[in-house]
Amino acid sequence: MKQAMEDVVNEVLSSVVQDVGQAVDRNVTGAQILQELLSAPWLRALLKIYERLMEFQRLMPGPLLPYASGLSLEIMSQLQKPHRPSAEARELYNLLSSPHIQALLSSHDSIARSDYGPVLPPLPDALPEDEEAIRIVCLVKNNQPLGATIRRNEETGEIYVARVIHGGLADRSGLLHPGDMLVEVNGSPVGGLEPEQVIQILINSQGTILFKVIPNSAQIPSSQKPVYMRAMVDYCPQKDPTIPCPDAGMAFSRGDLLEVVDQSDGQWWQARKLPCTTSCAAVIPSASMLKSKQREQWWCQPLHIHTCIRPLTPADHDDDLPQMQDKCTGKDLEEINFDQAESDVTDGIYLAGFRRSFRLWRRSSYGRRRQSCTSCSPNATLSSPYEEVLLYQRPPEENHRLIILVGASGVGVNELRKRLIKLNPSTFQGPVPHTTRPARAEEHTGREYHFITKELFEYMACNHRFVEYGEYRGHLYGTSTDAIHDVIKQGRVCVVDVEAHSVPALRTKKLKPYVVFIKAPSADSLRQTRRDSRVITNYSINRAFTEDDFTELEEASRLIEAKYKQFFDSVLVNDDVQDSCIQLCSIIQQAQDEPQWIPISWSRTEE
Ligand SMILES: Nc1ncnc2c1ncn2[C@@H]1O[C@H](COP(=O)(O)OP(=O)(O)OP(=O)(O)O)[C@@H](O)[C@H]1O
Repeated sequence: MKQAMEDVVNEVLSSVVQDVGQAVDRNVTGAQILQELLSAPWLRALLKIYERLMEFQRLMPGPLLPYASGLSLEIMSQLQKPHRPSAEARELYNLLSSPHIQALLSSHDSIARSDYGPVLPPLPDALPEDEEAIRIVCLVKNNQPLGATIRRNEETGEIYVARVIHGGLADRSGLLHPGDMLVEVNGSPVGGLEPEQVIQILINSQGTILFKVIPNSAQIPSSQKPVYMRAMVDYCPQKDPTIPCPDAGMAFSRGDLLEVVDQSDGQWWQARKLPCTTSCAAVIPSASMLKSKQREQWWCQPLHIHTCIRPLTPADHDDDLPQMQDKCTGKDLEEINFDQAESDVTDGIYLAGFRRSFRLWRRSSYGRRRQSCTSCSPNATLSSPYEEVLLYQRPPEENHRLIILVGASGVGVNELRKRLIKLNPSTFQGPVPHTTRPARAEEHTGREYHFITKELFEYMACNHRFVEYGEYRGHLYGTSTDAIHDVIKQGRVCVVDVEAHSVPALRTKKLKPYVVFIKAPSADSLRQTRRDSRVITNYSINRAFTEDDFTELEEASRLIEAKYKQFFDSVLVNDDVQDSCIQLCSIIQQAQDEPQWIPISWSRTEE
């Protein structure tokens, strides 16, 4: 019968498909779609399921009687009646009286009567209106922490759930909420105990933990959307005496990306570190909480005088960063024409920004002493501890993002930048620097440098038109933001090489910079890879790297990374120069064409 019914449906379907096929031949509009639909294997599978369901509905087995256990009792009493029961009767009696058969028959009767719910005693009539409901919560402890913190009301001694950690055991149970009052844990009353004593009870509990709680009636359901933040400071819960529960806290360091899942508490947020391996969040201080900690720390520190208002002494800005010293040993030296790049032109395009004096001023302390004061202001240390970010993909019609290369002196920033531009001069370009040095016969303004007067240079410096500037051998040199914009406006990718402390000044909505940190490889690898390399010195000569250079380079690289890593979007270890160049190309391509995290303020309409 079932087979016959299925055949009928299939037959009807086949004939419909046939008819539709004819309609397709006659080019009837929509017939093609209908034919594809009706011939789809899933439709036939669906019909089969339908047939099976119909069959089941028809044969639905019902109970023969709803009182099998009563019947068995009756049989057992009959079996006991004869004085000498037969062996079969005794066997049947033993079978029916066994606990398993009794339980089976009892279950049968419950199912037969569809009697599934527990029978609860009726509520007493005179129940007071304000009676607090007690909730019994049973959690099975595994290796994970419970995922909730508690606090004590100092006046009443009552213990409350302070917070429930997102994704933790308590949160996933959906049964414990902030503000719930704990009455008992595993049968022990907890009112009046210290939180540490309650925690001890929890630690000592094995397997199942039974909580008796009075639910928080004022609980507001939270449906917060996660917010993404970049940490701009380091934080360690174990070193924070104010955190309510250090074990529930999360350590993070500058540059870490945090998914903040709960900001309902003004002091303590909940977050996950990205990329995250666990669904469970942890507690971190809120922005305002961290700010007040920063303020406290700042007041406790010895007074920092602004570099910009200090008289002309060596800058303290990066005093802790070793500089590649001018060590002219007399051996292995190479004479170079002063202020000459190794090769200025490639494919008819001039490589600006590689001249020796321009590069050397940045090594001199005088150059660094004249930095703009933005990076040494106290506000820089007290700036926001978190930076809200979002995933941004550059629309193809928008300007390219500025690419900033940062690295310790001698690590190879210029080498990589030069190789990159030579590789594709129509795509990559550096900004043309400004100088007060007089132009030489073969030089053109706007090509090697923008040659300008000292007055104009100083006017531009006062108006914050330079990203970096300084003096070398009596002449001023600098990179202006206008020169960067000029490259970008031409539709090219502008690649600049600046000192790490200049990065914050370039972080604007207009430039949307992507910062690549060129990191020194290990001293061993430096020894291997820099065997034939030359360092430019303050003299008009190049010399081979020394052992001290490698040590200093490694140390300077480590310090720059530790101090500025919150600004780095990518880190590239400059080991083999060719590999590094390929990696840099792909990093830049991803920066321009793939989604990247940027500060949310760069995406807003107002600057
Ligand atoms: N991966 C590498 N392998 C071998 N040599 C390298 C590598 N990277 C750079 N060099 C060489 O090291 C020397 C210093 O590199 P570069 O001039 O690029 O330094 P820099 O980081 O720009 O520092 P500065 O700005 O102080 O000049 C150059 O001779 C360069 O060719």
